[in-house]
Amino acid sequence: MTRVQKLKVAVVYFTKTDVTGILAKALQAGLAESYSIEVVSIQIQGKQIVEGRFCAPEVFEQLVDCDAIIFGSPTYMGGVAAQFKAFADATSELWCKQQWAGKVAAGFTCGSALNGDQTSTLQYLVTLANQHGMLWVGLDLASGYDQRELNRLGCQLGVVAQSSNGEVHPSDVATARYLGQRVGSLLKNTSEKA
Ligand SMILES: Cc1cc2nc3c(=O)[nH]c(=O)nc-3n(C[C@H](O)[C@H](O)[C@H](O)COP(=O)(O)O)c2cc1C
Repeated sequence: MTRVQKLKVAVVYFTKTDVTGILAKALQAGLAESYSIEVVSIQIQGKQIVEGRFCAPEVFEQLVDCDAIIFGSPTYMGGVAAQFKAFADATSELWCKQQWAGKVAAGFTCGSALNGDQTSTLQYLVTLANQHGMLWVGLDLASGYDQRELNRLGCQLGVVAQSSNGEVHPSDVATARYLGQRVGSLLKNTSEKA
């Protein structure tokens, strides 16, 4: 009997107070709805950063093996958190050989303000993905016109959430789940056509 190999999707994120962590879990749940997807969850830990450098070669070994990578970070001062940036900087070793080229990419972030420049964080993630030759997937959700009330904050680059007390708005959680579903079905459809 032929065993069909699952598609692998990694969700790589940093979180301090777990709002990004809640979004990551929702995304993973959306991905897992596609039976053909194996989800790899990678939480960046402060202790993996030594003298400002992200040192965890095993993480990169896992990521090279994935078909898609979804990046997540809280918005800190209008950009990714330093811990996520340390991880991103360490990917320069893979960049030289474009080892992630052709993989699907997507992203998510949160902030404590309704408009706390979360879009800048996603724009950085888009740039990071494109430096690696990856294919970015955003949201096909028209804010205000979606009957499920997804994407309440109106960003189509990826998932933007807002929380000032650690609780995450149900629409933001559902939007993260939706992005997971979207990436999952895109990968599944592409692999079935190949
Ligand atoms: C150093 C620092 C900078 C921050 N900068 C911003 C910001 O620019 N915009 C914003 O909306 N929230 C900002 N916040 C709030 C965090 O983005 C928010 O608390 C987020 O939910 C934290 O994510 P986490 O729970 O995944 O750690 C900042 C928080 C810290 C600690």
